[in-house]
Amino acid sequence: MSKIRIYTLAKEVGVENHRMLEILDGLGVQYKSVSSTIEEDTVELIKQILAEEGTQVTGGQVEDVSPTVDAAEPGTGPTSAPATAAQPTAPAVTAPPEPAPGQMSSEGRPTPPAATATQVEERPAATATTELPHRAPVVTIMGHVDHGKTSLLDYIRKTKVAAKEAGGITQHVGAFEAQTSKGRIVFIDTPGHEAFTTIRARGANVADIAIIVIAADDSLMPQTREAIAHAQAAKVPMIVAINKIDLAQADPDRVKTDLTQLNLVPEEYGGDLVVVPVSARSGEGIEDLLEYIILTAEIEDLRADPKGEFAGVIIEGKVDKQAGVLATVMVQQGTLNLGDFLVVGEKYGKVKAMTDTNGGRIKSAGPSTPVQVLGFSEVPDSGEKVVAAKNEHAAREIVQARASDRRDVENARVRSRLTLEEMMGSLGSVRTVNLILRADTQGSVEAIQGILARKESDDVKINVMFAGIGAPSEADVLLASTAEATILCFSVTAAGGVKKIADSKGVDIKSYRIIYELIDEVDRLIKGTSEPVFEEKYLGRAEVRMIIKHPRSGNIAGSYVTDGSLKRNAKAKVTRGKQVVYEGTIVGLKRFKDDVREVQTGYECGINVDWDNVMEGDIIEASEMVEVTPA
Ligand SMILES: Nc1nc2c(ncn2[C@@H]2O[C@H](COP(=O)(O)OP(=O)(O)OP(=O)(O)O)[C@@H](O)[C@H]2O)c(=O)[nH]1
Repeated sequence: MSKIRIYTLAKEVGVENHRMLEILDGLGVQYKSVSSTIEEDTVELIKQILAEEGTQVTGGQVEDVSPTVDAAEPGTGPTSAPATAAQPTAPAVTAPPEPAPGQMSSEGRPTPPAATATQVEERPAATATTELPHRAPVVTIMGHVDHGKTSLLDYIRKTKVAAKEAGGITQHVGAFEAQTSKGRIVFIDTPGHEAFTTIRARGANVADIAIIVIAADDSLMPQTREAIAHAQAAKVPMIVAINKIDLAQADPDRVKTDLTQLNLVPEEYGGDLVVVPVSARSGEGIEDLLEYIILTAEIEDLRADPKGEFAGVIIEGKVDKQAGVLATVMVQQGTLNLGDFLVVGEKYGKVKAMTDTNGGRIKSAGPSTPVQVLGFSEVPDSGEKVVAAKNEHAAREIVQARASDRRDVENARVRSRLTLEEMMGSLGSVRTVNLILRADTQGSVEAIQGILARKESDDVKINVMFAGIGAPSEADVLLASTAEATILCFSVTAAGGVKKIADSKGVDIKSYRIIYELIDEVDRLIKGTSEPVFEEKYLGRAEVRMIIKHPRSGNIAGSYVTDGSLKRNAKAKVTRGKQVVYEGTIVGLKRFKDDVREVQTGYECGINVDWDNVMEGDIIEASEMVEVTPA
């Protein structure tokens, strides 16, 4: 025997890939992923270790995994790896990727107040993980518009979702479960990263694996980069699916090369990024993609306790004309049962009916199961966390406690932020610019904070009082009004109600879609003006000495510049005697037959002010608007 791939050996000896990696780590053997090859000597060592473990633990069997545990989630048990011969790239999937270049580090940026810092995503705490049963991976598909996210999901749904039960209603519920020969995979199918970010923005992290779809004929596009940034920020392993490989103009190699520029190196180039070429049209490569998902899940060692305390996340909520409020809940931990009381935010409800994503009625749902729940009184928002309560009384108590906590936090936030320095910053020698920052994604928040940090100087302190994801809230306005802060929004806008309150309190909410326009506003705030101030600056004047009729441009004033200079595009004021008879713009300026930009004192010129009534003897005065910098 010569070299062997790690996952092949794992399969041969019947242990999970992650266990194999543990052993290799213990031996100090270097590898990139489970598809890396290992030497024969190492193989012998591993077999010895496993044999010893076997005698100690299970009396001679080379197996360290309880089969009953894996039976709960077949897909995440010992798995056969994708057939190597058919693989253009080998499966990898290991540690969460490092941030790409360009993503801001946490150093050196203004620190948002602790109580109001941007939320940190979290999963329900799991206990004694290795004892717990495996759970199916939850996958989200992201990518640039038209690169084939929907088509890919449709193909998987069409081929991998069991036929719906008779009488079941198929409808879009934001998630579906695919059955593959290697196990169950749950796909979130709400549109792209919107769902992903809103869910993360609320502090929950529902996806275990992100598939980044990149069209082979288009390569990396802005939303691809965004999607990658989201996955990296969430520290979720990524698999790249190069789609549309059926097209003649498909160039998967270009995609791979482009990825390396983001520091994402495909396995075949020596990195550890899994890249799978697929076609959502022909289905080519999709089996491979699913196998890589299972393999990634296995390495991630996803587990949850079906008997533990229930925890879930809202994937989608809506009002159905007949049924009422319906919400898709992803069970993350524990088991959700018919009749359970659920608390979401400051609302609660009782599970009156539950259907699986196939429309079939169910009575209970374990970890990694998306279920549609009937029983909420109001539509919960996607990303909201769901907990269970023993009974209605307990549910109401949780809600009341949360409402009172929220009020305390809001009050504390306002009080604690109102230090003298923050309120009176401009009176000291160091001026403080108070800002509340709102943006669409964590990535944007961090990028803006990074730029703002570099704007600080000895004279000006930028105090980001709060930085958050999503539209500004009423509480932000309250904070801004008491601390005289400006609310700056990037790619989010305030709701009408919030705007009204801001107007009534004299708080400026400014929204931008381009980061640098937002930064320009900060520059203005640093200079001490909320709006750019322009001043009219006199340039010069000319005397009209004759009128030249021009077939296309109308009347041209043949003039003599008596003072200063005249410039094309400058403002023009025509006076006759003491009266201003016209105000407009110098649209044309000529010296003889040539168009010129400027004419100085003592020269003759032809002036076109785009007005035919100019007369001999008129005075044309030129001026321009210039931005003034406050002293
Ligand atoms: N030839 C070919 N066309 C594809 C493939 N996948 C998707 N398309 C086509 O590409 C177009 C866009 O596909 P969608 O699945 O709607 O792309 P999307 O990423 O979901 O787009 P948005 O939802 O608009 O963001 C459609 O016309 C699809 O038919 C593929 O593998 N091969």
